[in-house]
Amino acid sequence: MDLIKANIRKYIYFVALSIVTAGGNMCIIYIINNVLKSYLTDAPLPSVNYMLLFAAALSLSFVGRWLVSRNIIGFTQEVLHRLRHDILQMILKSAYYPLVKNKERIYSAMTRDVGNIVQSSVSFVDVVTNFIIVVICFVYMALISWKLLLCTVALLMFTIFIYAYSEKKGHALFSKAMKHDDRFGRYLNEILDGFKEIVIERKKGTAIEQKHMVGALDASAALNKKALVTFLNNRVIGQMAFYAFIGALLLYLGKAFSIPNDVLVNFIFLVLYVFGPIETVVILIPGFSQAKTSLKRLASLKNDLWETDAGTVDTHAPVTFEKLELKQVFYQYQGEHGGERPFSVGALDFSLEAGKIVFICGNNGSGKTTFINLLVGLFAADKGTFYVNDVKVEDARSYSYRALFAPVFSDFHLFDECYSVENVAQDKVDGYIKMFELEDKVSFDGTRFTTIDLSTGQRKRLALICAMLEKKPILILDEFGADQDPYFRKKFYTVILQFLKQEGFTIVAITHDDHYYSCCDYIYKFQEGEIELMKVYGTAKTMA
Ligand SMILES: Nc1ncnc2c1ncn2[C@@H]1O[C@H](COP(=O)(O)OP(=O)(O)OP(=O)(O)O)[C@@H](O)[C@H]1O
Repeated sequence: MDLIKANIRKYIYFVALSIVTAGGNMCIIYIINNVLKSYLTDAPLPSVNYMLLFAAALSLSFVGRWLVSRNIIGFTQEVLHRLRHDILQMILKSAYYPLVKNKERIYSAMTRDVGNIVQSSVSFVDVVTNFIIVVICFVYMALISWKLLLCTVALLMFTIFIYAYSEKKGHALFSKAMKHDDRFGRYLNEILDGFKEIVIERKKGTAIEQKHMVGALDASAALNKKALVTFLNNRVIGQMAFYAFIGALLLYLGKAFSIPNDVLVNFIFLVLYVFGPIETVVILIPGFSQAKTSLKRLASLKNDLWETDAGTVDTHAPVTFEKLELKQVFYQYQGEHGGERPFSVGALDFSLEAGKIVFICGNNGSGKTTFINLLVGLFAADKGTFYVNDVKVEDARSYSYRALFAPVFSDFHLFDECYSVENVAQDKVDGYIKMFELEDKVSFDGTRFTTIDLSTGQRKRLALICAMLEKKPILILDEFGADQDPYFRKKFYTVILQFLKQEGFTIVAITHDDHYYSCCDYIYKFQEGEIELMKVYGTAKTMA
């Protein structure tokens, strides 16, 4: 409905053009009928230049149809563009967790739902155009013989009833098939994501195929077949009913109502003509319910993506960073996992002073990454308070809070361009590249690195360079050393971290490298979601 409201002027224009087209069509029918009547009654043709009239009506119909079609093509592309752009905006402004949770819904929104909506906006104009033609035809038919028109309307009611009944059945089957298609899509993604492993051991692919995909494909094909047969039956029944009606007109109704032959021929000609537009209207109308479902799905997706991040986007990043404190912060994952209570961290207290290097260690699964996600504002804390420079943070997922951090996650993504980096001094980047020992591999051309086709460890080094170039006060490093060779790992802990500190960065790094624990100021340990200060090293110790 929003789509119709927002484009009401365009729809009115399309409808006006449709009336012109329908008018042209009706003129053609009127001329043919008049000429037919003259032939059938041996009456002389009225003294009108029918060739000229016919050409004019044809031109009117052609120009109207051409304009409607051309405008609809433009309009649908506009709608498609706008819907995709809106979804993209939704994604870009979404909070992290809802986005991760709704990834599959986003894919189907971008493809299936957008497609349904665009299709039905075309159908809307088609339905209106054809409906106008049907109404004008009916008026014309009433003028020829209202009795025969009543018979036609009765037949129409009957066929619409059959159509409506089985369309509902057909669409229910289509919806069921869609669920199996979704299941197929999910496992197709699994195959594409894990293709390296599958190439090594093809049995894995075959097992996924046999266990999940063949069944989904079979079920989807069977349901689609059933639905399509239902629709086909509908059309055949509708066509048969109309042909039967024409037979009845010719053989019975004409005589029963004492309709003259020429009137009967004119009427039959109109019935034959109006059948197409009626079929179009009846076939297209059910598509609106699909579009309505898609619109509802988009609205609910929008709601879910905006749910936790609404109104938190601002542009005022703190100018200086002195201190960050978390007090009694608690977070618990949603939903049960294998019947277990969901994992939680906290309630924890943590403080971070500017210019310090803080390590976080702990066993696998103890909560380090969860804590980092909380710290940088990706996860919303259930309880607790954040303070920056002793000022309470109203929303730890606000842009200004998140702008404190430049992270290199353990599952980092290296963009092909340093997008949020501005005014970079070339010699500074060259220096960084040299320090990270990548000078033989890449160079920086002002906005992007010449290549990102590097080894995992090298890509991670580039990701850290990008993070440094962002000039955010706090660098977050999740197991940076894990992908580095022993030589560079040593350099990272003993040289690069100290360099970063001198450059003014504050560093929070998750690490398992116990050899290098002493390269930090503070080391915290995680254990089953609880954090404790393990040791104070270096400058922090001397100050303490
Ligand atoms: N999306 C999730 N939903 C529910 N529970 C989760 C989710 N992700 C992680 N967990 C739970 O949180 C616990 C802590 O995970 P986290 O990634 O924080 O551990 P970690 O200390 O960083 O481990 P590692 O050293 O292996 O990276 C895990 O044991 C897991 O049970």
